[in-house]
Amino acid sequence: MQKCPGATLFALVIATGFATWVFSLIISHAVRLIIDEEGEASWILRFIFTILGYATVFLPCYVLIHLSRRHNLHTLGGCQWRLLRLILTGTTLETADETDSKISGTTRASNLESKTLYQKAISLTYCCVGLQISYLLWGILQEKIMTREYTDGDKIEQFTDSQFLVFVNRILAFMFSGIYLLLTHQNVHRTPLYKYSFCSVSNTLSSWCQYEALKFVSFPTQVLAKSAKVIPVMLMGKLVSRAQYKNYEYATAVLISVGMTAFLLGSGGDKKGNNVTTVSGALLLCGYLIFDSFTANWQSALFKEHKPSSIQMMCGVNLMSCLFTSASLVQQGGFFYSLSFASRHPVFIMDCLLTAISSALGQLFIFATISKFGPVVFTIIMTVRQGLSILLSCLLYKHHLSGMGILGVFVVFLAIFLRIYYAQQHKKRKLDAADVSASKV
Ligand SMILES: Nc1ncnc2c1ncn2[C@@H]1O[C@H](COP(=O)(O)OS(=O)(=O)O)[C@@H](OP(=O)(O)O)[C@H]1O
Repeated sequence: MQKCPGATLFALVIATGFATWVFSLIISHAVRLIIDEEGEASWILRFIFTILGYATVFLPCYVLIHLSRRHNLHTLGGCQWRLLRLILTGTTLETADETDSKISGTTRASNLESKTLYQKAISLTYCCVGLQISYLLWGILQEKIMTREYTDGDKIEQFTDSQFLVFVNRILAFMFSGIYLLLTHQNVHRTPLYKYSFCSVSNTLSSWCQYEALKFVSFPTQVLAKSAKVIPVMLMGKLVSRAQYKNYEYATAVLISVGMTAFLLGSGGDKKGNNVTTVSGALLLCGYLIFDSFTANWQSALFKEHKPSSIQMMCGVNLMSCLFTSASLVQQGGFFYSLSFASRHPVFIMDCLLTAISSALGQLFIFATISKFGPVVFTIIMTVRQGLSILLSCLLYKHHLSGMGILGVFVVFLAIFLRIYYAQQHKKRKLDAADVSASKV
Protein backbone atom coordinates (compact mmCIF):
# COMPACT_ATOMS: atom_id res chain seq x y z
CA MET A 1 0.00 0.00 0.00
CA GLN A 2 2.90 2.35 0.72
CA LYS A 3 4.52 2.11 -2.73
CA CYS A 4 1.52 2.49 -4.95
CA PRO A 5 -1.56 3.05 -2.79
CA GLY A 6 -3.77 4.05 -5.71
CA ALA A 7 -3.30 0.87 -7.72
CA THR A 8 -3.63 -1.45 -4.70
CA LEU A 9 -6.70 0.37 -3.48
CA PHE A 10 -8.28 0.31 -6.90
CA ALA A 11 -7.59 -3.43 -7.24
CA LEU A 12 -9.07 -4.15 -3.81
CA VAL A 13 -12.21 -2.15 -4.49
CA ILE A 14 -12.75 -3.80 -7.86
CA ALA A 15 -12.13 -7.24 -6.35
CA THR A 16 -14.66 -6.61 -3.56
CA GLY A 17 -17.24 -5.35 -6.03
CA PHE A 18 -16.72 -8.32 -8.32
CA ALA A 19 -16.85 -10.84 -5.46
CA THR A 20 -20.08 -9.32 -4.09
CA TRP A 21 -21.58 -9.26 -7.56
CA VAL A 22 -20.79 -12.94 -8.21
CA PHE A 23 -22.01 -13.90 -4.72
CA SER A 24 -25.29 -12.03 -5.28
CA LEU A 25 -25.83 -13.67 -8.65
CA ILE A 26 -25.19 -17.16 -7.27
CA ILE A 27 -27.51 -16.58 -4.29
CA SER A 28 -30.32 -15.15 -6.43
CA HIS A 29 -30.10 -17.97 -8.96
CA ALA A 30 -29.98 -20.63 -6.25
CA VAL A 31 -32.94 -19.10 -4.42
CA ARG A 32 -34.94 -18.82 -7.65
CA LEU A 33 -34.37 -22.51 -8.32
CA ILE A 34 -35.55 -23.58 -4.87
CA ILE A 35 -38.37 -21.17 -4.04
CA ASP A 36 -41.54 -20.33 -5.91
CA GLU A 37 -41.26 -16.73 -7.04
CA GLU A 38 -44.94 -16.23 -7.66
CA GLY A 39 -46.32 -16.83 -4.14
CA GLU A 40 -47.48 -14.10 -1.76
CA ALA A 41 -44.11 -14.05 0.00
CA SER A 42 -42.27 -13.42 -3.28
CA TRP A 43 -41.69 -9.84 -2.16
CA ILE A 44 -39.30 -11.20 0.49
CA LEU A 45 -37.17 -12.65 -2.28
CA ARG A 46 -37.32 -9.40 -4.22
CA PHE A 47 -36.32 -7.56 -1.05
CA ILE A 48 -33.31 -9.86 -0.55
CA PHE A 49 -32.27 -9.46 -4.19
CA THR A 50 -32.60 -5.70 -3.86
CA ILE A 51 -30.39 -5.67 -0.76
CA LEU A 52 -27.84 -7.87 -2.53
CA GLY A 53 -27.82 -5.43 -5.44
CA TYR A 54 -27.20 -2.51 -3.06
CA ALA A 55 -24.41 -4.50 -1.39
CA THR A 56 -22.47 -4.64 -4.65
CA VAL A 57 -22.11 -0.86 -4.41
CA PHE A 58 -22.00 -0.58 -0.64
CA LEU A 59 -19.25 -3.10 0.14
CA PRO A 60 -16.62 -1.82 -2.35
CA CYS A 61 -17.35 1.73 -1.13
CA TYR A 62 -16.86 0.57 2.44
CA VAL A 63 -13.49 -0.96 1.54
CA LEU A 64 -12.51 2.23 -0.29
CA ILE A 65 -13.42 4.48 2.63
CA HIS A 66 -11.95 2.24 5.29
CA LEU A 67 -8.58 1.84 3.57
CA SER A 68 -8.34 5.46 2.47
CA ARG A 69 -8.95 6.65 6.00
CA ARG A 70 -6.46 4.20 7.41
CA HIS A 71 -3.76 5.42 5.04
CA ASN A 72 -4.95 9.04 4.94
CA LEU A 73 -5.06 8.88 1.16
CA HIS A 74 -7.61 11.68 0.90
CA THR A 75 -5.10 14.12 2.38
CA LEU A 76 -2.61 13.44 -0.45
CA GLY A 77 -2.20 16.13 -3.10
CA GLY A 78 -2.91 15.62 -6.78
CA CYS A 79 -5.95 15.49 -8.98
CA GLN A 80 -6.00 11.68 -9.03
CA TRP A 81 -7.35 11.81 -5.44
CA ARG A 82 -10.15 14.25 -6.24
CA LEU A 83 -12.92 11.66 -6.25
CA LEU A 84 -11.65 10.20 -3.01
CA ARG A 85 -11.58 13.63 -1.39
CA LEU A 86 -15.12 14.22 -2.59
CA ILE A 87 -16.30 10.96 -1.07
CA LEU A 88 -14.53 11.48 2.25
CA THR A 89 -14.66 15.24 2.76
CA GLY A 90 -17.36 16.46 0.42
CA THR A 91 -15.03 18.70 -1.57
CA THR A 92 -12.31 18.21 -4.15
CA LEU A 93 -10.18 20.90 -2.47
CA GLU A 94 -6.91 19.55 -1.11
CA THR A 95 -6.94 21.50 2.14
CA ALA A 96 -10.22 20.19 3.47
CA ASP A 97 -10.40 17.36 5.93
CA GLU A 98 -13.32 15.68 7.66
CA THR A 99 -13.27 17.86 10.78
CA ASP A 100 -13.21 20.93 8.57
CA SER A 101 -16.34 19.76 6.83
CA LYS A 102 -18.25 19.81 10.11
CA ILE A 103 -17.62 23.45 10.94
CA SER A 104 -17.25 25.27 7.69
CA GLY A 105 -20.80 25.94 6.76
CA THR A 106 -22.07 27.71 9.85
CA THR A 107 -22.32 31.08 8.14
CA ARG A 108 -24.44 29.81 5.31
CA ALA A 109 -26.90 28.00 7.54
CA SER A 110 -30.44 29.16 7.03
CA ASN A 111 -30.64 30.84 10.37
CA LEU A 112 -34.28 30.45 11.17
CA GLU A 113 -33.82 31.67 14.71
CA SER A 114 -33.01 35.16 13.44
CA LYS A 115 -36.07 35.34 11.18
CA THR A 116 -39.21 37.12 12.25
CA LEU A 117 -42.43 35.22 12.84
CA TYR A 118 -43.80 36.73 9.63
CA GLN A 119 -40.82 35.53 7.56
CA LYS A 120 -41.09 32.07 9.08
CA ALA A 121 -44.80 31.93 8.27
CA ILE A 122 -44.14 32.93 4.64
CA SER A 123 -41.40 30.34 4.34
CA LEU A 124 -43.58 27.63 5.88
CA THR A 125 -46.50 28.49 3.60
CA TYR A 126 -44.20 28.33 0.58
CA CYS A 127 -42.97 24.86 1.59
CA CYS A 128 -46.51 23.62 2.38
CA VAL A 129 -47.98 24.82 -0.93
CA GLY A 130 -45.04 23.44 -2.92
CA LEU A 131 -45.31 20.03 -1.24
CA GLN A 132 -49.09 20.03 -1.67
CA ILE A 133 -49.08 20.68 -5.39
CA SER A 134 -46.21 18.41 -6.39
CA TYR A 135 -47.28 15.47 -4.25
CA LEU A 136 -50.95 15.76 -5.12
CA LEU A 137 -49.98 15.06 -8.71
CA TRP A 138 -47.38 12.48 -7.66
CA GLY A 139 -49.92 10.53 -5.57
CA ILE A 140 -52.37 10.25 -8.46
CA LEU A 141 -49.67 9.06 -10.88
CA GLN A 142 -48.11 6.64 -8.39
CA GLU A 143 -51.42 4.89 -7.81
CA LYS A 144 -52.09 4.82 -11.55
CA ILE A 145 -48.79 3.19 -12.52
CA MET A 146 -48.88 0.47 -9.87
CA THR A 147 -52.54 -0.46 -10.18
CA ARG A 148 -53.36 0.28 -13.81
CA GLU A 149 -53.47 -2.37 -16.52
CA TYR A 150 -51.70 -1.41 -19.73
CA THR A 151 -52.85 -2.86 -23.01
CA ASP A 152 -51.21 -2.96 -26.43
CA GLY A 153 -54.27 -4.23 -28.27
CA ASP A 154 -54.13 -7.97 -27.62
CA LYS A 155 -52.26 -8.28 -24.32
CA ILE A 156 -53.21 -6.72 -20.97
CA GLU A 157 -50.46 -6.46 -18.36
CA GLN A 158 -49.51 -4.63 -15.20
CA PHE A 159 -46.11 -3.08 -14.45
CA THR A 160 -44.43 -4.86 -11.54
CA ASP A 161 -40.89 -3.50 -11.08
CA SER A 162 -41.02 -0.93 -8.25
CA GLN A 163 -37.25 -0.53 -8.33
CA PHE A 164 -37.35 0.85 -11.86
CA LEU A 165 -39.86 3.53 -10.86
CA VAL A 166 -37.64 4.56 -7.98
CA PHE A 167 -34.65 4.69 -10.36
CA VAL A 168 -36.46 6.88 -12.93
CA ASN A 169 -37.58 9.29 -10.19
CA ARG A 170 -34.08 9.51 -8.77
CA ILE A 171 -32.23 10.00 -12.04
CA LEU A 172 -34.48 12.85 -13.06
CA ALA A 173 -34.13 14.49 -9.63
CA PHE A 174 -30.35 14.06 -9.87
CA MET A 175 -30.28 15.68 -13.31
CA PHE A 176 -32.51 18.58 -12.18
CA SER A 177 -30.37 19.32 -9.15
CA GLY A 178 -27.07 18.70 -10.97
CA ILE A 179 -27.94 21.18 -13.74
CA TYR A 180 -29.10 23.71 -11.13
CA LEU A 181 -25.80 23.36 -9.24
CA LEU A 182 -23.82 23.84 -12.44
CA LEU A 183 -25.74 26.95 -13.39
CA THR A 184 -25.76 28.69 -10.03
CA HIS A 185 -23.17 29.77 -7.54
CA GLN A 186 -23.18 27.62 -4.41
CA ASN A 187 -21.07 27.59 -1.28
CA VAL A 188 -18.30 24.99 -1.11
CA HIS A 189 -19.83 21.59 -0.50
CA ARG A 190 -18.52 20.00 2.71
CA THR A 191 -20.68 16.92 3.28
CA PRO A 192 -18.72 13.69 2.79
CA LEU A 193 -20.46 12.05 -0.15
CA TYR A 194 -20.60 8.65 1.51
CA LYS A 195 -22.82 10.05 4.28
CA TYR A 196 -25.61 10.55 1.75
CA SER A 197 -25.63 6.83 1.06
CA PHE A 198 -27.37 5.96 4.36
CA CYS A 199 -30.42 8.14 3.76
CA SER A 200 -30.33 7.20 0.10
CA VAL A 201 -30.62 3.49 0.90
CA SER A 202 -33.36 4.08 3.48
CA ASN A 203 -35.22 6.39 1.07
CA THR A 204 -35.12 3.96 -1.85
CA LEU A 205 -36.11 1.11 0.44
CA SER A 206 -39.03 3.09 1.89
CA SER A 207 -40.24 3.84 -1.64
CA TRP A 208 -39.72 0.23 -2.62
CA CYS A 209 -41.79 -0.90 0.38
CA GLN A 210 -44.61 1.47 -0.42
CA TYR A 211 -44.79 0.48 -4.09
CA GLU A 212 -44.67 -3.21 -3.12
CA ALA A 213 -47.28 -2.69 -0.40
CA LEU A 214 -49.72 -1.50 -3.05
CA LYS A 215 -49.68 -5.05 -4.44
CA PHE A 216 -51.17 -6.30 -1.15
CA VAL A 217 -53.21 -3.43 0.30
CA SER A 218 -55.41 -0.80 -1.29
CA PHE A 219 -54.16 2.76 -1.76
CA PRO A 220 -56.53 4.16 0.94
CA THR A 221 -55.30 1.50 3.40
CA GLN A 222 -51.73 2.60 2.71
CA VAL A 223 -52.69 6.23 3.32
CA LEU A 224 -54.33 5.20 6.58
CA ALA A 225 -51.18 3.44 7.77
CA LYS A 226 -49.11 6.51 6.95
CA SER A 227 -51.36 8.81 8.92
CA ALA A 228 -49.52 7.99 12.16
CA LYS A 229 -46.02 8.40 10.79
CA VAL A 230 -45.14 11.45 12.83
CA ILE A 231 -44.77 9.19 15.89
CA PRO A 232 -42.08 6.86 14.39
CA VAL A 233 -40.31 9.96 13.03
CA MET A 234 -40.06 11.37 16.56
CA LEU A 235 -38.90 8.06 18.01
CA MET A 236 -36.29 7.69 15.27
CA GLY A 237 -35.16 11.27 15.98
CA LYS A 238 -34.26 10.15 19.50
CA LEU A 239 -32.21 7.28 18.10
CA VAL A 240 -30.47 9.09 15.22
CA SER A 241 -29.76 12.49 16.69
CA ARG A 242 -30.68 12.08 20.37
CA ALA A 243 -33.43 14.64 19.81
CA GLN A 244 -35.35 15.77 22.87
CA TYR A 245 -39.04 16.42 22.47
CA LYS A 246 -41.33 18.26 24.82
CA ASN A 247 -44.48 16.64 26.20
CA TYR A 248 -46.70 18.91 24.11
CA GLU A 249 -44.89 17.65 20.98
CA TYR A 250 -45.65 14.01 21.83
CA ALA A 251 -49.23 14.86 22.79
CA THR A 252 -49.92 16.77 19.57
CA ALA A 253 -48.26 14.03 17.47
CA VAL A 254 -50.66 11.49 18.97
CA LEU A 255 -53.59 13.90 18.43
CA ILE A 256 -52.63 14.38 14.76
CA SER A 257 -52.41 10.62 14.23
CA VAL A 258 -55.73 9.95 15.96
CA GLY A 259 -57.43 12.80 14.09
CA MET A 260 -56.08 11.65 10.73
CA THR A 261 -57.17 8.06 11.37
CA ALA A 262 -60.68 9.20 12.35
CA PHE A 263 -60.86 11.44 9.30
CA LEU A 264 -59.71 8.74 6.88
CA LEU A 265 -62.10 6.16 8.34
CA GLY A 266 -64.91 8.70 8.30
CA SER A 267 -64.28 9.93 4.77
CA GLY A 268 -65.27 6.59 3.28
CA GLY A 269 -62.01 6.49 1.32
CA ASP A 270 -61.04 3.07 2.60
CA LYS A 271 -64.14 1.45 1.14
CA LYS A 272 -62.89 2.00 -2.36
CA GLY A 273 -61.04 -0.81 -4.14
CA ASN A 274 -59.59 -3.98 -2.72
CA ASN A 275 -59.58 -3.66 1.05
CA VAL A 276 -57.76 -6.87 1.93
CA THR A 277 -54.75 -6.32 4.17
CA THR A 278 -52.42 -9.30 4.22
CA VAL A 279 -49.51 -10.01 6.54
CA SER A 280 -47.19 -9.13 3.65
CA GLY A 281 -48.95 -5.79 3.23
CA ALA A 282 -48.66 -5.03 6.95
CA LEU A 283 -44.95 -5.97 7.04
CA LEU A 284 -44.21 -3.82 4.01
CA LEU A 285 -46.02 -0.87 5.57
CA CYS A 286 -43.98 -1.32 8.79
CA GLY A 287 -40.81 -1.43 6.67
CA TYR A 288 -41.94 1.76 4.96
CA LEU A 289 -42.50 3.55 8.31
CA ILE A 290 -39.10 2.53 9.71
CA PHE A 291 -37.06 3.43 6.60
CA ASP A 292 -38.98 6.63 6.01
CA SER A 293 -38.55 7.91 9.55
CA PHE A 294 -34.82 7.19 9.41
CA THR A 295 -34.43 9.10 6.11
CA ALA A 296 -35.72 12.49 7.22
CA ASN A 297 -33.91 12.31 10.56
CA TRP A 298 -30.60 11.41 8.97
CA GLN A 299 -30.95 14.23 6.44
CA SER A 300 -31.77 16.67 9.20
CA ALA A 301 -28.66 15.54 11.11
CA LEU A 302 -26.55 16.12 7.96
CA PHE A 303 -28.03 19.60 7.50
CA LYS A 304 -27.09 20.43 11.09
CA GLU A 305 -23.61 18.94 10.97
CA HIS A 306 -22.33 19.87 7.50
CA LYS A 307 -24.73 22.58 6.33
CA PRO A 308 -25.14 21.60 2.67
CA SER A 309 -27.67 23.64 0.70
CA SER A 310 -30.91 21.79 -0.01
CA ILE A 311 -30.01 21.46 -3.70
CA GLN A 312 -26.60 20.01 -2.80
CA MET A 313 -28.34 17.51 -0.54
CA MET A 314 -30.83 16.65 -3.27
CA CYS A 315 -28.05 16.08 -5.77
CA GLY A 316 -25.95 13.96 -3.37
CA VAL A 317 -28.81 11.77 -2.16
CA ASN A 318 -30.12 11.17 -5.67
CA LEU A 319 -26.67 10.38 -7.04
CA MET A 320 -26.31 7.66 -4.42
CA SER A 321 -29.82 6.38 -5.06
CA CYS A 322 -29.08 6.13 -8.80
CA LEU A 323 -25.97 4.04 -8.08
CA PHE A 324 -27.78 1.68 -5.72
CA THR A 325 -30.91 1.18 -7.78
CA SER A 326 -29.09 0.78 -11.09
CA ALA A 327 -26.79 -1.91 -9.60
CA SER A 328 -29.82 -3.76 -8.34
CA LEU A 329 -31.72 -3.34 -11.63
CA VAL A 330 -28.81 -4.60 -13.74
CA GLN A 331 -28.44 -7.61 -11.46
CA GLN A 332 -32.09 -8.57 -11.51
CA GLY A 333 -32.71 -7.85 -15.16
CA GLY A 334 -35.06 -5.01 -14.17
CA PHE A 335 -33.81 -2.67 -16.89
CA PHE A 336 -34.52 -5.20 -19.58
CA TYR A 337 -38.02 -5.98 -18.24
CA SER A 338 -38.94 -2.29 -17.79
CA LEU A 339 -37.60 -1.10 -21.12
CA SER A 340 -39.36 -3.84 -23.03
CA PHE A 341 -42.57 -3.06 -21.06
CA ALA A 342 -42.15 0.61 -22.04
CA SER A 343 -41.64 -0.31 -25.68
CA ARG A 344 -44.95 -2.22 -25.66
CA HIS A 345 -46.81 0.56 -23.80
CA PRO A 346 -45.80 4.10 -24.78
CA VAL A 347 -48.42 5.48 -22.33
CA PHE A 348 -46.31 3.97 -19.55
CA ILE A 349 -43.34 6.17 -20.60
CA MET A 350 -45.52 9.24 -20.26
CA ASP A 351 -46.82 8.12 -16.82
CA CYS A 352 -43.25 7.43 -15.65
CA LEU A 353 -41.99 10.76 -16.88
CA LEU A 354 -44.78 12.72 -15.24
CA THR A 355 -44.31 10.87 -11.93
CA ALA A 356 -40.57 11.57 -12.07
CA ILE A 357 -41.13 15.28 -12.80
CA SER A 358 -43.60 15.68 -9.94
CA SER A 359 -41.27 13.69 -7.66
CA ALA A 360 -38.25 15.87 -8.57
CA LEU A 361 -40.27 19.04 -8.00
CA GLY A 362 -41.49 17.64 -4.70
CA GLN A 363 -37.93 16.90 -3.61
CA LEU A 364 -36.98 20.56 -4.02
CA PHE A 365 -39.56 21.35 -1.36
CA ILE A 366 -38.76 18.31 0.79
CA PHE A 367 -35.14 19.29 1.28
CA ALA A 368 -35.98 22.95 1.79
CA THR A 369 -38.53 22.00 4.46
CA ILE A 370 -36.26 19.57 6.31
CA SER A 371 -33.35 22.01 6.33
CA LYS A 372 -35.49 24.91 7.55
CA PHE A 373 -38.00 23.22 9.85
CA GLY A 374 -36.69 19.73 10.63
CA PRO A 375 -38.05 16.21 10.07
CA VAL A 376 -41.06 16.38 12.38
CA VAL A 377 -42.60 19.51 10.82
CA PHE A 378 -41.92 18.02 7.38
CA THR A 379 -43.73 14.81 8.34
CA ILE A 380 -46.68 16.74 9.75
CA ILE A 381 -46.98 18.70 6.49
CA MET A 382 -46.88 15.47 4.46
CA THR A 383 -49.46 13.82 6.74
CA VAL A 384 -51.82 16.77 6.60
CA ARG A 385 -51.21 16.94 2.84
CA GLN A 386 -52.79 13.52 2.43
CA GLY A 387 -55.79 14.52 4.52
CA LEU A 388 -56.24 17.73 2.54
CA SER A 389 -56.17 15.93 -0.80
CA ILE A 390 -58.88 13.54 0.40
CA LEU A 391 -60.87 16.45 1.83
CA LEU A 392 -60.56 18.23 -1.50
CA SER A 393 -61.88 15.21 -3.35
CA CYS A 394 -64.79 14.95 -0.84
CA LEU A 395 -65.68 18.59 -1.53
CA LEU A 396 -65.20 18.42 -5.30
CA TYR A 397 -67.01 15.14 -5.88
CA LYS A 398 -69.51 15.61 -3.04
CA HIS A 399 -68.44 12.42 -1.24
CA HIS A 400 -70.11 11.86 2.07
CA LEU A 401 -68.04 12.89 5.13
CA SER A 402 -69.37 11.28 8.33
CA GLY A 403 -69.44 12.87 11.79
CA MET A 404 -66.29 10.95 12.71
CA GLY A 405 -64.54 12.33 9.60
CA ILE A 406 -65.45 15.91 10.51
CA LEU A 407 -64.33 15.34 14.10
CA GLY A 408 -61.03 13.96 12.76
CA VAL A 409 -60.40 17.12 10.70
CA PHE A 410 -61.20 19.23 13.76
CA VAL A 411 -58.79 17.22 15.97
CA VAL A 412 -55.94 17.48 13.43
CA PHE A 413 -56.26 21.26 13.12
CA LEU A 414 -56.65 21.63 16.87
CA ALA A 415 -53.44 19.63 17.35
CA ILE A 416 -51.55 21.82 14.87
CA PHE A 417 -52.86 24.97 16.52
CA LEU A 418 -51.85 23.68 19.97
CA ARG A 419 -48.41 22.75 18.68
CA ILE A 420 -47.78 26.24 17.29
CA TYR A 421 -49.19 27.86 20.41
CA TYR A 422 -47.05 25.83 22.84
CA ALA A 423 -43.95 26.25 20.64
CA GLN A 424 -44.40 30.03 20.86
CA GLN A 425 -44.96 29.87 24.61
CA HIS A 426 -41.88 27.75 25.01
CA LYS A 427 -39.77 30.16 22.97
CA LYS A 428 -41.11 33.12 24.93
CA ARG A 429 -40.19 31.45 28.22
CA LYS A 430 -36.68 30.77 26.91
CA LEU A 431 -36.24 34.40 25.82
CA ASP A 432 -37.52 35.66 29.17
CA ALA A 433 -35.11 33.35 31.00
CA ALA A 434 -32.23 34.59 28.81
CA ASP A 435 -33.21 38.22 29.55
CA VAL A 436 -33.29 37.55 33.30
CA SER A 437 -29.86 35.89 33.30
CA ALA A 438 -28.45 38.72 31.11
CA SER A 439 -29.78 41.38 33.48
CA LYS A 440 -28.18 39.54 36.44
CA VAL A 441 -24.76 39.69 34.71
N1 LIG B 1 -36.85 12.70 3.37
C1 LIG B 1 -37.05 12.47 2.08
N2 LIG B 1 -36.08 12.67 1.17
C2 LIG B 1 -36.26 12.44 -0.14
N3 LIG B 1 -37.44 12.03 -0.66
C3 LIG B 1 -38.44 11.82 0.21
C4 LIG B 1 -38.30 12.02 1.60
N4 LIG B 1 -39.50 11.75 2.20
C5 LIG B 1 -40.33 11.39 1.22
N5 LIG B 1 -39.69 11.43 0.03
C6 LIG B 1 -40.23 11.10 -1.27
O1 LIG B 1 -41.49 11.71 -1.39
C7 LIG B 1 -42.37 10.86 -2.07
C8 LIG B 1 -43.59 10.69 -1.18
O2 LIG B 1 -43.20 10.03 -0.03
P1 LIG B 1 -44.23 9.44 0.97
O3 LIG B 1 -45.23 8.64 0.24
O4 LIG B 1 -43.50 8.77 2.05
O5 LIG B 1 -44.89 10.74 1.54
S1 LIG B 1 -46.29 10.90 2.21
O6 LIG B 1 -46.05 11.20 3.58
O7 LIG B 1 -47.01 9.70 2.10
O8 LIG B 1 -46.92 11.96 1.51
C9 LIG B 1 -41.60 9.57 -2.34
O9 LIG B 1 -41.11 9.73 -3.66
P2 LIG B 1 -40.74 8.51 -4.64
O10 LIG B 1 -39.72 7.69 -3.94
O11 LIG B 1 -40.17 9.20 -5.82
O12 LIG B 1 -41.95 7.76 -4.93
C10 LIG B 1 -40.50 9.63 -1.33
O13 LIG B 1 -39.34 8.95 -1.70
